[in-house]
Amino acid sequence: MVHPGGFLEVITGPMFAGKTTELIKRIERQTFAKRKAALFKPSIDNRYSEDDVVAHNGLRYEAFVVPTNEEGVELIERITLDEGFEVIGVDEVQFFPQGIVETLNRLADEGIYVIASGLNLDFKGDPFPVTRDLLVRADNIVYLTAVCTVCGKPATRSQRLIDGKPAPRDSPIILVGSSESYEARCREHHVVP
Ligand SMILES: Nc1ncnc2c1ncn2[C@@H]1O[C@H](COP(=O)(O)OP(=O)(O)O)[C@@H](O)[C@H]1O
Ligand SMILES: Cc1cn([C@H]2C[C@H](O)[C@@H](COP(=O)(O)O)O2)c(=O)[nH]c1=O
Ligand SMILES: [Zn+2]
Repeated sequence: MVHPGGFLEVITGPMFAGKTTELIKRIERQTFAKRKAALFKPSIDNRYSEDDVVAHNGLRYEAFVVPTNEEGVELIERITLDEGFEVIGVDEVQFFPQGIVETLNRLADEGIYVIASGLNLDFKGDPFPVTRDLLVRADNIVYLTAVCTVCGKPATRSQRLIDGKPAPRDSPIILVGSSESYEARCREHHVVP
C-alpha cells in the first residue's frame, strides 16, 4: 500500500496465522517507498531473538525493544516523534498496557501510518482488551487465519498445551511461547477444560 498518511491498521488472528510475516512485509515495503519506518517489539518476547522481530518461519527484521509497561508505551511515542518516523509497526501489541491504544491512535491522528499486530483472543478464546480496543478504532483490519493442526480447516483459535494436554481455564493469561506450548486450532478443535 502507498503510505496512506495518518492511518491505524491492525493485523490480527490466532498464533501462526502470519501476523508477524505480514507486519514485516508491510514495513519493508514502506522502506522501499523511501518512507522512514521502524518496528517495535516488547522485551518479554524473547522467543527467537532479543533484538529482532522474528516470525515462526524465520523471517526477521531489526526492531526497537521496549518494556511492556507505561514507560515502554512512552518510549514508542518519543522515539517515533523524535526520530521523525513516518511509519511504525508494533508487534505483539496485546502484551502492552491499555495506554498504548490512546497513544497509537494519537500517532495516527498526527499523520503517522501505524501498523499494530497482535492476538485478538487468548488461549481461552477471550478477547485481549488492547487488541479489541485497537480494532474498533482501526482504519483497516487485516484478519488472518492459520491452519488447524487437527483437521486442516482455517484456525481462528490458539490452543495452549501443557505436557500435551489442553491448559485449564485458570492458567495465567500471559505465557510467552511457540509450538512447544501452542497449536493453531479451529473453533471445533479448540479445547478449554
Ligand atoms: N498451523 C499452522 N498454520 C499456518 N502456519 C503455520 C502453522 N504452524 C506453523 N506455521 C508457520 O507459521 C508461519 C507464520 O508465522 P508468523 O508470521 O510468526 O505468524 P503469527 O505472527 O501470526 O504467529 C507460517 O508461514 C508457517 O511457516
Ligand atoms: C494465546 C496466547 C498466547 N500468548 C503468547 C504466546 C506467544 O508468545 C505470543 C503470541 O505470538 P504469535 O506471534 O501470535 O505467535 O503470545 C499468551 O501469552 N497468552 C495466550 O493466551
Ligand atoms: Zn479443526
